[in-house]
Amino acid sequence: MAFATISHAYAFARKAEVKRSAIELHDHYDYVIIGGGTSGLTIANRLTEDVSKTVLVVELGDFADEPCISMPKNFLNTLATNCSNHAFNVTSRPITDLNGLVVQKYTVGMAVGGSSAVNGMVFHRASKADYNAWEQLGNPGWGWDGLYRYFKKSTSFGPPSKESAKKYSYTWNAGAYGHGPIWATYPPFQWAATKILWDAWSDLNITGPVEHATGNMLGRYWVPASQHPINQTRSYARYGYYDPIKTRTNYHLLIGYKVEKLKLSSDYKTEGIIISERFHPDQRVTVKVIKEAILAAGAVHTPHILQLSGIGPKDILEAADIEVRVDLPGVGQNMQDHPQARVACNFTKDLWPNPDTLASNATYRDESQAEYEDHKTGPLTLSLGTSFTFLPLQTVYGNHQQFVSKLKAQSPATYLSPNISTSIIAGFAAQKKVLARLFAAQDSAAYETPISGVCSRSLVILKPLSRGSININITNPTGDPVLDLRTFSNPLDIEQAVSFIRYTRRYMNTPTLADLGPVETAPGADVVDEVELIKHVRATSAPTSFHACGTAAMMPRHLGGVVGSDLRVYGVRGLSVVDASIMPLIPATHLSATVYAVAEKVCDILSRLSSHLSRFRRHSRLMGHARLQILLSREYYENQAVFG
Ligand SMILES: Cc1cc2nc3c(=O)[nH]c(=O)nc-3n(C[C@H](O)[C@H](O)[C@H](O)COP(=O)(O)OP(=O)(O)OC[C@H]3O[C@@H](n4cnc5c(N)ncnc54)[C@H](O)[C@@H]3O)c2cc1C
Repeated sequence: MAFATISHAYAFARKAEVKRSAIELHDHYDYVIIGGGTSGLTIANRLTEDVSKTVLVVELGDFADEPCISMPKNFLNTLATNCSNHAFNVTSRPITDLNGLVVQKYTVGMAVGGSSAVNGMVFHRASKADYNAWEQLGNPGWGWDGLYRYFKKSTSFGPPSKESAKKYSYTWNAGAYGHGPIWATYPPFQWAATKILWDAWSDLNITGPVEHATGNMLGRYWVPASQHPINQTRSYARYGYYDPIKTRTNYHLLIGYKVEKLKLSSDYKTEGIIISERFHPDQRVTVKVIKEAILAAGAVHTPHILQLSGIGPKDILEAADIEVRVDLPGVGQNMQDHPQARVACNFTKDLWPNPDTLASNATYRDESQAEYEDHKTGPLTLSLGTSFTFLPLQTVYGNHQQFVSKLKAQSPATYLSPNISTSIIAGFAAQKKVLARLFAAQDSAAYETPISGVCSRSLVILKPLSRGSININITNPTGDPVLDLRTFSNPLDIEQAVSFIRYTRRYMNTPTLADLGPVETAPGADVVDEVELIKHVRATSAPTSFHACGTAAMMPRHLGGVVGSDLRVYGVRGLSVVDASIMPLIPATHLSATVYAVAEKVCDILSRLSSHLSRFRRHSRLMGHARLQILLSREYYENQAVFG
């Protein structure tokens, strides 16, 4: 008996091994997921719960086991040094409105777990109003009420220790979380100045909710990290959604392979995917798809794969000599990210320890490392940051009504790329209306700044009006995509940035903050003139918070949408997009929690549709009735139309 159990387990484990060569694959799978990142691993986990479904995930990257991935503090190292092999570093086109800045490394994750393996671990949700905006753009079911249960389903809350909770006055409502794979917690460490930085907001009458994750997220408050509450390591798609279920025999994960493009039949069904080995790109293999190919390659690479497959803006595809299968102008357009304006300053009376201590004092760094290894406490447990202030425009900008009037008066095409399709212009017109409402209201944030123990401030523009794009390089289609961020191409974004600087100065001049003696070094407290501030914004702002999204937007097709609200690509059968590309409007948040929730929701949609179809198929077989077959296909398309 013991022998039987062991040999069974052995066979099981062998079958479930991760695949490193296409030779080990089946000829076909029910579902093929392109990209084993944040959304891809979420979907794969849920789909493989049904043992009758076979699922293949194809991921270009590898497992990321280094401490620079797992240790919370290592965010910046991840970008800079030995972990950079777990990221794509796409170079942008020069950004005209940022004085021609070229982003050399626009980072997105390339690992099992994707960007959730390299991100800053800020685990945050936007306000109800931000998600309701998605619904208002023609996506029934995608408002806050349609998403909240999936936010819960993807997360668990692990309370901090009693001592930490008391020491830092952490607050939370565990009811906003569920029993899901990704942990949210608070670390057992904060920098010394954080309390003063936090209290100074009260001088401006800014307080905050006990818990932000219930849809009311305005004010200043604690934000959990996606971090394990006991071992204080990164909690991400690989650890949460892959590792615990990797032995499922209906689940294959192929790593080190690139999905080059999709194979469509003459009647627009997704028949397969064409893959090649990362380091031997000339050896191509086709894997057949029975039910659905699911694009989860992220907002930079999903539109690239679609365009390489002949699905995208006709003019770009023709210029690149790619056969146009579906003219879908929205693919790769509508790109959004959160730019950051900056105010640099120093504390003349800084407290010890502070982030600079870690950077400059080798003894402190060594002690911190030992403390982390031995006790899982100390500064290395603190990720990018766990407290923030999020405010609506009307709190920050005295002139917000005038701002809204200017936005309404803008002709939608004026600041979009020249020669963009009319459907994209119509889509932006619809977005503008929704955004004008959000800017005028008090329940949606426009401004974000971290409270991270340092004086210098990043001021995040949460509702950018500029739109970028990601397209194939027409002279080298299979090379890196062309990333045109177009940051600040809409002058109202610069106006927001300037108003944010002016408001932040009020914060830096609060009586409470005076205890730390802040001195502004750039642009410098004496720079108050609008023209000078604009110059500063153009010279020093960052175009990204690494929050790429919107490039295969969920919107009606006549508004430049790429997927309907069932996340299926228009004009093709058996093809969905489930990653950050689908967000029609960037929400006022760090994106990962939303990406998990979206992916969880899609699984429900896919399962409902699949069981619907099986029911009809069963009936039609039983009755042998040709008319039912017709009904079956009509039902399928009507569903697409209803959702889309
Ligand atoms: C540096 C950085 C910091 C961030 N900080 C935060 C933060 O603090 N908090 C937060 O909430 N969010 C943050 N984000 C954003 C968030 O992590 C992402 O929006 C989210 O993880 C994106 O998930 P995704 O599924 O869309 O794509 P990803 O998770 O990026 O997954 C895409 C996967 O597809 C793979 N892939 C791409 N092309 C191919 C191909 N052709 N063939 C096979 N595989 C392919 C990639 O290797 C990758 O693994 C950050 C992102 C980055 C990059």
